[in-house]
Amino acid sequence: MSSNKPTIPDLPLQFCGKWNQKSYRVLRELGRGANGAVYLAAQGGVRRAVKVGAEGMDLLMEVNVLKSVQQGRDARVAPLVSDVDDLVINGKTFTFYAMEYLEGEQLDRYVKRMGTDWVPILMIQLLARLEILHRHGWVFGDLKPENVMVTHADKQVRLIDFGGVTKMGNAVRQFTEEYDRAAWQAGDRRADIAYDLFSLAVMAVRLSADPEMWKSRRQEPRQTSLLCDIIRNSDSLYPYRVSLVKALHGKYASAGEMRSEMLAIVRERTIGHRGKQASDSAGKLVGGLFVASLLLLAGTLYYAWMM
Ligand SMILES: Nc1ncnc2c1ncn2[C@@H]1O[C@H](COP(=O)(O)OP(=O)(O)OP(=O)(O)O)[C@@H](O)[C@H]1O
Repeated sequence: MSSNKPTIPDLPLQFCGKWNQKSYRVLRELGRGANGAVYLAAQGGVRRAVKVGAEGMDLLMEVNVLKSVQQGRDARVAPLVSDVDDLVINGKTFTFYAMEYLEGEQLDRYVKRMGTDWVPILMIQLLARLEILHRHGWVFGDLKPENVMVTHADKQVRLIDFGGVTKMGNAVRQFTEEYDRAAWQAGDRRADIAYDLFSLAVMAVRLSADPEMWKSRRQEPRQTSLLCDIIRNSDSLYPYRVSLVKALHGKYASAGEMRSEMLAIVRERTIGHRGKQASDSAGKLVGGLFVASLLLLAGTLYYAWMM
């Protein structure tokens, strides 16, 4: 949701932070939104994503959240912050922060390329990230595919754009109607764990549904029965229907609980699939997806067990 915040001018090709004196060479703009503009820049030979904010306080709140979840095992939740400073453009001071540049793909593009069978696995990874954020007392708020990246190197999901992160119990600061519990008439906009899990379930549906069908059904009133209908008719979501419907109805007390239930289904299906393959003498069913999903699952399980 946009508001009347001051616009951010383009960054100069080269700039230096006012207080920390780190100098940046701007390579290109990555994106622009309600809270600021994000640029790809080089600093000391390392590529960084630099976010410049229209409102210094909003940006500092984002930094605060990012820093609180970047210690030890929690480091994979979000990009690591490397600098927080001010810069002057045309005599006006703007706050910025530099963070790790994540080489990867937006979640929806990744699913489009790899196929919808990956959606449940990616949701399980995302639940691990949300669980950490929730443990720190924050709700992500504006959960949508555009705010999730899948990194090329380790195929792990990471949250980006912490502009909507809200302290538990407050009104959600930023949301997108398509994933918003209140817009679906399924609850209010108070930041609680169930708010994020609701958005995650809508996201799973949105990513798995045929884009044309999703577009056409968007004209219908937003009711969870529509989402349940799509889940029942989706091959990739059907096995996870109980978890997804529970999330849509706010039945989970934690992201960890939902993740455990979904993981149990993946495990069951993986073992079932292996059994089927063993009995298949030609072994022709050994597909790239199965092998690759095991590798990805291994990463997920490793992360799940390490926490
Ligand atoms: N750490 C990062 N690494 C790589 N790309 C990033 C990173 N952070 C942001 N981006 C890219 O920049 C785009 C814009 O980022 P982001 O959504 O955080 O900013 P914004 O749109 O200005 O935020 P907001 O919607 O809160 O105003 C993202 O869609 C993503 O493609």
